[in-house]
Amino acid sequence: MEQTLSIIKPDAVKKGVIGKIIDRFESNGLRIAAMKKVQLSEQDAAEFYAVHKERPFFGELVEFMTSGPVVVMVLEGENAVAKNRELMGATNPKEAAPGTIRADFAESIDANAVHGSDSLENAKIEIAFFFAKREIV
Ligand SMILES: Nc1ncnc2c1ncn2[C@@H]1O[C@H](COP(=O)(O)OP(=O)(O)OP(=O)(O)O)[C@@H](O)[C@H]1O
Repeated sequence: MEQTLSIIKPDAVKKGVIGKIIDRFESNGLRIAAMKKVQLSEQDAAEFYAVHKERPFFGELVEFMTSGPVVVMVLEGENAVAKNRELMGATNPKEAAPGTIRADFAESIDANAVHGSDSLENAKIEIAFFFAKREIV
């Protein structure tokens, strides 16, 4: 079964909507195969988002992702990568379709509530970044 990585970002954790976001996944056929709450260091965030190193918002992104704890999960289900992206909605919450996680819980393009792997290949890399094999059950 396909797996993808999801992160509930610091803005959503601070708002107290962890449970509401997890409910979207579980109600839509995505099972939680692994989960933990972590405080990312600057080094963690920079390494995780290394693909965005040259983007103008990289510094802000690292600062934001380390501004408080995050909840990291492995979601499993049919077409999990695409399904999760669909449930999340567009990167900019103002452009996110009604009923998506970002439309309902995100404030802005930087504080946008959730991250989801954008391809199966990246999902594998991102899952291995956070979880040991024995933690995924
Ligand atoms: N213009 C911007 N200003 C500030 N932050 C941005 C901007 N564009 C993107 N970001 C941040 O960088 C993250 C990664 O950007 P990307 O374009 O890969 O979006 P995404 O794939 O929808 O998001 P994610 O990788 O978090 O799932 C976004 O989720 C957002 O938090």
